[in-house]
Amino acid sequence: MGGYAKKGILDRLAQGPVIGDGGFVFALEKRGYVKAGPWTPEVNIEHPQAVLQLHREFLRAGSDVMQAFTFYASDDKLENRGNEAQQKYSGAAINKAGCDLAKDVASEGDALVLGGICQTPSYLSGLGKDAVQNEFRKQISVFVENGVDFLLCEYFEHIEEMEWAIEVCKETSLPVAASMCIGPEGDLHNVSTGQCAVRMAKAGADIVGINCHFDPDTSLKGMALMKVALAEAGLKPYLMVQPLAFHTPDAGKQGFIDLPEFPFALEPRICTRWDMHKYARDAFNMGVRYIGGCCGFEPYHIRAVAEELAAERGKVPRGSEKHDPWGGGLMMHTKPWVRARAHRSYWESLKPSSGQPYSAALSQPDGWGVTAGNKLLEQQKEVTPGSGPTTIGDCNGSVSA
Ligand SMILES: N[C@@H](CCSCCCCC(=O)O)C(=O)O
Ligand SMILES: [Zn+2]
Repeated sequence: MGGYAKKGILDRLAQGPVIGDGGFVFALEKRGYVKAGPWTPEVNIEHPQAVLQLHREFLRAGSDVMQAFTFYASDDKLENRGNEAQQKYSGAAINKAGCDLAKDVASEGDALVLGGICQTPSYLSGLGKDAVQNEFRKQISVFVENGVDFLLCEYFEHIEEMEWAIEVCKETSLPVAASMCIGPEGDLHNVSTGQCAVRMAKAGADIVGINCHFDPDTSLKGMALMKVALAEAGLKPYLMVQPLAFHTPDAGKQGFIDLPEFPFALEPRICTRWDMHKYARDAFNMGVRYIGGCCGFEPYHIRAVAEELAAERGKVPRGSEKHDPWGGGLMMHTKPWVRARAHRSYWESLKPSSGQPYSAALSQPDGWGVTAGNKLLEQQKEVTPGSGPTTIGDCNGSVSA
């Protein structure tokens, strides 16, 4: 529309809650378009319709932000441990395609477009600040060329690398959001959760918080620590949180990737839409104003966040056309006992069973305790020796670290 100026992220946060989108790598992996392991977004080029559809589902569910699918799209990651995406398509093309797809769908609603960067193999390999910032700069330049509305540094587990990322983002004039994949125990170099928030804000981030690795409850415990530390430091960035949609009370410091169920047997841990009502309300009451999701978050989870905050936002998402509040649509069911469940008190008080009689309630996380600088994490182009099975029939492959 001529002369129509989309309201920017900071103006929107000043007026009330902004709803993020959900977990692209997990959702597209389940749909057969992203490979677990590398988790890289070459699908933007290989199957753009799949990415468009997922963006559209999140827009319909109430997302105010279309995050370009650029996660793990740094050149070094796209050629790490046998990945051919860099050589086949190039990081620049994958990032640009991600921006184009996000912009296409954002224009179908009043959504903003976000360009995101994340942790790099170069950092884990100890290549140093210049090499790491060079990887970030290549992605950020594509985002600026393609007119994204703001930038996100997400999924960092070392505050040092996060600060380097924010520094590169601040070379632009765009608002910067920053979220660490940490819980209440702090980052992997033992910097406290609160101090990570202070350092993100001092590095220049306008919005700071937590994403991934932990469930809503644990993530909000981390956010509470961030809020206190920021207040003590006299800093007032906006707060953001985008947790997992998996229950992880048994996760250690590294979060869900240390759980034995990661990544292919997390289904019993999936949060219900009703869990997301509680999450959204708790986050809003804590003063968090950017409320979204990460791995495991499907559009119906985001719709629940949007429905819980409908009064604050003055609207319900279009996806609520097919979802009366709190299950009210069940009044149209043929069976009376199902109709009897068409109300809030039933779903809010239900403690759903897992249906897995031989499953433990909790697992014992792996605890390899390795992080940046350890040889096991170093980047390499070659496929990891002793790799797993390469065909369905060959399932006896033994994998070395
Ligand atoms: N914005 C991203 C966040 C992905 S967080 C990825 C967690 C798994 C990473 C790994 O196992 O290396 C997304 O929407 O998928
Ligand atoms: Zn995630």
